[in-house]
Amino acid sequence: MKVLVSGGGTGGHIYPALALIRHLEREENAEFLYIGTEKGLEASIVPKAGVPFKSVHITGFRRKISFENVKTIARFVKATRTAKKYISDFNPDVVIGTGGYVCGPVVFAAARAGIPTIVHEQNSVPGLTNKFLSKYVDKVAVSFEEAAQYFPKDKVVFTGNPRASEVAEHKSDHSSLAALGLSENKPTVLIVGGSRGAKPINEAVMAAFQDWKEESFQVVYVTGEVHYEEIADKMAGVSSNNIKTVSYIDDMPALLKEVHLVIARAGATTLAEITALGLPSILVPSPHVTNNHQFKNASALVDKGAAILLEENELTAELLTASIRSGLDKNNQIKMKEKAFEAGVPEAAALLSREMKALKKG
Ligand SMILES: CC(=O)N[C@H]1[C@@H](OP(=O)(O)OP(=O)(O)OC[C@H]2O[C@@H](n3ccc(=O)[nH]c3=O)[C@H](O)[C@@H]2O)O[C@H](CO)[C@@H](O)[C@@H]1O
Repeated sequence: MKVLVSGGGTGGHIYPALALIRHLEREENAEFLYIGTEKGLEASIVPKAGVPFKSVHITGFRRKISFENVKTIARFVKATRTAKKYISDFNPDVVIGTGGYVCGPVVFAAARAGIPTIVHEQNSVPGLTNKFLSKYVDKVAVSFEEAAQYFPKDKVVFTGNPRASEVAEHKSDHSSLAALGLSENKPTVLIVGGSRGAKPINEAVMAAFQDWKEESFQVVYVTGEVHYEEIADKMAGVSSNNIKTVSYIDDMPALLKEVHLVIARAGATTLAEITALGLPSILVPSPHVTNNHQFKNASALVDKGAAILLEENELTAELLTASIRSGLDKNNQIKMKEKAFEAGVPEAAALLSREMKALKKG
């Protein structure tokens, strides 16, 4: 089977695509082409993963009326033409878009060319691109039941997020904490602000970390690439052997198997990962995303008792430390683990691959 994949901008759209590719590779002799933009994270992550990569130039629409939108329309038309050429050269059996504006022209061009198409929506409230594409594609795969209402009824299928399968199936040698210079026996908290880092979470950690020296827990703190230098400067000279600060984690599935609590934004792919493993979490949704979708993603877990919600505007050092203690509390751990696990969809990759194969045959 020849599969063309498109999606990107941030990790939340890229890792599900790569997880699906790895799953399909194991199932059969498949061939892949990935189309992204030069500027998105996919331009470095995808080639590193050994997947053939091509790019188109496209930007996202602004919600407010602006001249930039006129330029975006022109870019869309040009990117559709470029995508059409890639599609006719590669001749895929099926095309999948995993979100982010890059998949707009790519999936649109494929649908117009009569190739079977599917989009994968990770969030509980869909983004603009997937909503637009849902008119043209054959199927829409959703990861939250709540997302189904926004798409044509006859096209929606529930699959979950394939990154959940990758994380659940990952064979860990339990060496991530040791490689970071941390103990393998202490309660461990991972703090991560999505694939690009989150300033408000970083600020709260900066205000709190000196108080953590006497705590029994240890922390893996991921700042995000763009914030790392500034934070490393601020932390320099403060000795603490129970916090390890890094800019990015390349092998997140391996690390997740060794932590006990995750403090994170409520990006949908992060949530798919932590629920696949039944990991307790404290979620700080970003209020700066389309339709407040991270709050709705988080609520789906918080309402089930699988996670604790911390709103960005109430985030202080004291509350962060208190939430960590509460998240690591034995009884809370047992309850949250069970509920998180119930919300997970570790079979997602197989469900999505089945939909794609059915499209190919149809
Ligand atoms: C600001 C914004 O628009 N964020 C969106 C973006 O978030 P973002 O890209 O941050 O997405 P997620 O939190 O869903 O996923 C992050 C992914 O990056 C990986 N990772 C992260 C940090 C790291 O050091 N190493 C690493 O590998 C995680 O394991 C995960 O696979 O896409 C998500 C999925 O559509 C949306 O829900 C988010 O709202």
